[in-house]
Amino acid sequence: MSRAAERLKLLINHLDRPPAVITAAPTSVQTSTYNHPQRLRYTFDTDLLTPEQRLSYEENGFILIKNLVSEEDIDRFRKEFEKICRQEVKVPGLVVMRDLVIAKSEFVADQKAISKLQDFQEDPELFRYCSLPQILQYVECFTGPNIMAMHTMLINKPPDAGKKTSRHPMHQDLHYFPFRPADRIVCAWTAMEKVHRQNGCLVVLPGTHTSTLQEHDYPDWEGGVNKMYHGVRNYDPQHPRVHLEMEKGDTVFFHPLLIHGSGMNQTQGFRKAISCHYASADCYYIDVMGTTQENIEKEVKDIALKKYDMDSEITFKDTWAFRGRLVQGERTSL
Ligand SMILES: CC(C)CC(=O)SCCNC(=O)CCNC(=O)[C@H](O)C(C)(C)COP(=O)(O)OP(=O)(O)OC[C@H]1O[C@@H](n2cnc3c(N)ncnc32)[C@H](O)[C@@H]1OP(=O)(O)O
Ligand SMILES: Nc1ncnc2c1ncn2[C@@H]1O[C@H](COP(=O)(O)OP(=O)(O)OP(=O)(O)O)[C@@H](O)[C@H]1O
Ligand SMILES: O=C(O)CCC(=O)C(=O)O
Ligand SMILES: [Fe+2]
Ligand SMILES: [Mg+2]
Repeated sequence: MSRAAERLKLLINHLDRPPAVITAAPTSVQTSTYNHPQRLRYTFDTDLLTPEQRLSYEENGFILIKNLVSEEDIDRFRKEFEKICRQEVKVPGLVVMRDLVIAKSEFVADQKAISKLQDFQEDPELFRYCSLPQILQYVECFTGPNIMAMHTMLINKPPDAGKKTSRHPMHQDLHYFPFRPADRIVCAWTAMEKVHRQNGCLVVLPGTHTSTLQEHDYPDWEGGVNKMYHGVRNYDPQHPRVHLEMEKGDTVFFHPLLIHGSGMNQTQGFRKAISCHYASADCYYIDVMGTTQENIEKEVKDIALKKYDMDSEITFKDTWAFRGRLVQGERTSL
């Protein structure tokens, strides 16, 4: 047994909790390439994570790696974002979101009006983020070797206009995804500048990744809620929270069932982050009919019908299969 494996065994024996339940998955999804002790359900041993880091992800559902993306790379992403805002480049399939307050006002939209870009997989410069080797090395610990980049975002959280619409309600990202298993999906989220409580850093509820997918809906907020910003319906404000304050280049990897959100941006600056949701290419699509995800499926379909100008045959699954891009290994299923 290697030193790391020995250390891991020791640490596991000191945990005062029952072993995690291993959920059954189709055999195609079980990855036997790595050392995968039965008690560790969420991570693989690729010789990258220390035993402590693995156990921390197993218990908390997230892991923060400091200084993972270089200043140069982040400055390049920022420049590309600004070009997109100035409409100097046109990116097929890109979704440009404006904050509710701006979208519904007379305010003449300039580049500062953009609160989020989604689906930048056709922009080579931004998509470079999703293929950074140091990110993929970590991603592999959660997904295994065949890796798809399924969902991309650059979030430009605006200064709050006074209605608290810059908040992102507490949610589980899995609500948006019609593929499984959840444990083979991970989000990488990199701070493009210092993020802290004042400008609306991520807020996570540690350990909630061990729960199931909850019902989501629009929270009942006085100032309104941005399109598709669903929140966990019975959000418990008493659950212990962690505010993830991060420096430029720091990256958090988190499980798609981890309940998280972000607070109001109370500064005058735009808080920027870039992120990608990865999944094992061995994952499989599910039909969400009759599940709690039916409400989001309907909203996505309505928007996709307009965006792609296609007939009503488009499925929730199709909207994901179009956008997914292989970044490592083989495109086996998704
Ligand atoms: C894990 C991950 C997926 C979690 C998340 O990211 S949760 C958030 C997911 N968000 C999304 O997928 C993006 C959703 N947004 C979009 O697709 C777009 O921004 C749209 C809402 C369709 C707006 O597109 P756009 O090209 O700006 O179209 P229009 O200017 O013609 O606006 C169409 C109608 O939408 C309204 N609108 C635009 N932005 C927002 C907003 N932020 N909140 C609420 N309503 C909004 C706009 O006022 C207009 O409404 P009407 O004038 O038709 O009543
Ligand atoms: N009723 C609610 N339902 C769902 N999510 C909520 C609700 N109220 C607050 N949140 C979420 O809780 C998180 C923290 O929000 P908020 O900015 O209010 O507090 P904070 O940043 O933790 O504390 P403070 O602003 O006092 O420093 C955000 O993700 C926010 O969207
Ligand atoms: O950057 C943020 O505010 C978090 C966004 C988020 O959690 C999401 O879009 O799923
Ligand atoms: Fe999220
Ligand atoms: Mg706050």
